[in-house]
Amino acid sequence: MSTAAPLDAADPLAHFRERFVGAESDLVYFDGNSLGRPVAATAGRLGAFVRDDWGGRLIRGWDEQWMELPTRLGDDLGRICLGAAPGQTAIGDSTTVWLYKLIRAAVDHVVRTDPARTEIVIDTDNFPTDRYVAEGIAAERGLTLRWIEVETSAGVTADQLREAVGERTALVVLCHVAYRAAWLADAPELTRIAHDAGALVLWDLCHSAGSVPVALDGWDADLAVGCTYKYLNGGPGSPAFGYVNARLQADLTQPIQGWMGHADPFLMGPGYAPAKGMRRFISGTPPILGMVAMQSMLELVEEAGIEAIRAKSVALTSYAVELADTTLPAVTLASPRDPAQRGGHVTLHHDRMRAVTARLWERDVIPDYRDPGGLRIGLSPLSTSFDEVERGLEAVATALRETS
Ligand SMILES: Cc1ncc(COP(=O)(O)O)c(C=O)c1O
Ligand SMILES: Nc1ccccc1C(=O)C[C@H](N)C(=O)O
Repeated sequence: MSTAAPLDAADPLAHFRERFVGAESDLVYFDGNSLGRPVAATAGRLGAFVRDDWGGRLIRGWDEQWMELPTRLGDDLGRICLGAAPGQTAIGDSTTVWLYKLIRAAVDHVVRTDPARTEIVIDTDNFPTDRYVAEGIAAERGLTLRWIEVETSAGVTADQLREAVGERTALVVLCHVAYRAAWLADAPELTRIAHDAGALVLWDLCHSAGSVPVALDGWDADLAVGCTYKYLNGGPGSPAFGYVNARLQADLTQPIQGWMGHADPFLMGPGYAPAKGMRRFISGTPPILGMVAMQSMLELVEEAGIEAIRAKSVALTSYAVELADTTLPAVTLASPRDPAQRGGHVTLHHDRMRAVTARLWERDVIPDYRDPGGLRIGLSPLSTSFDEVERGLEAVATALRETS
């Protein structure tokens, strides 16, 4: 007998599912944490953009609305998902490029004021691009990386961070939700520890934006980055966001000083002078077309409310854990059991999960696989039903049996 049906019947957000493309099919989608489904309204919105905004307004569109879109949409994202007051968030570039710009800006500023601060603290299980960018900047600026060793099923604890930071720390780079295990960091506490040591902190919010409530201003975070193609459903390669706390903006010099971050881009003058506020962190022409789809999702997130989305996310991941416990005895949970310490996905470990994932994809059950042995079940709260979780985990049990 289905245990999902009563959960779907009682779910106050269940009706949002029909507002996504493909939700009516039998496909089980467990990868909204890599690429969210399109919102149904997006097709019409893209068509209208091509016809009316781009096709109708042509170059006038820049003056009329596109120049301001990166910061206007950034403010919307800040209000709806990030706990960020206006003027601190902008959209554009990729997460990787934002990481480069903000890490460089931060370490250059700290080293200018205190040359003894020559270390960037980062954990071994941080997302590859974060580690690679930090490594490159350390080489470029003659800095050292101080690594916090983290198990692939865990995240950075307060004690570990306390031990790693000190008088030499310039910047701490952390993920709010770990991409492998979904470990949810205690962001206010870790931010406080970094600040007590005199360091700045940058939060990567890729796996939390749109799924787990974030309070950047409340945490007193310094910097943050994140992508919009996961829980913000902006589409493949949609532009990322960057956040710089207002108290720091005037002190930071970003390394890719292009004309769109200039105080007066159309002056086209001989030298660079940064714009005031968040605008100075923009480099080149903003990817306007790439910002269309995420607007549909931001409207849904605002309508549902991020706290209600988190409540459903906790219910979905708890249900997946319960089903794994009862129906998959050979599998171990690689994510925290306590939902308060878990983000929006669940990772199940078994040595055969790579083969299991390949078999599931052939059957229209789409999780993803992350080494070592992790089947990642991403549960995008507004587009995933409990029934989908139940059918998906039944398919995992079958695939595990078949691959034995
Ligand atoms: C935590 C984290 N940081 C960064 C990225 C990727 O950055 P980019 O969008 O630049 O590929 C991802 C996912 O792709 C991620 O999960
Ligand atoms: N951007 C992508 C492009 C292709 C395939 C996956 C991704 C992901 O986003 C992976 C994700 N960041 C992860 O946590 O593994």
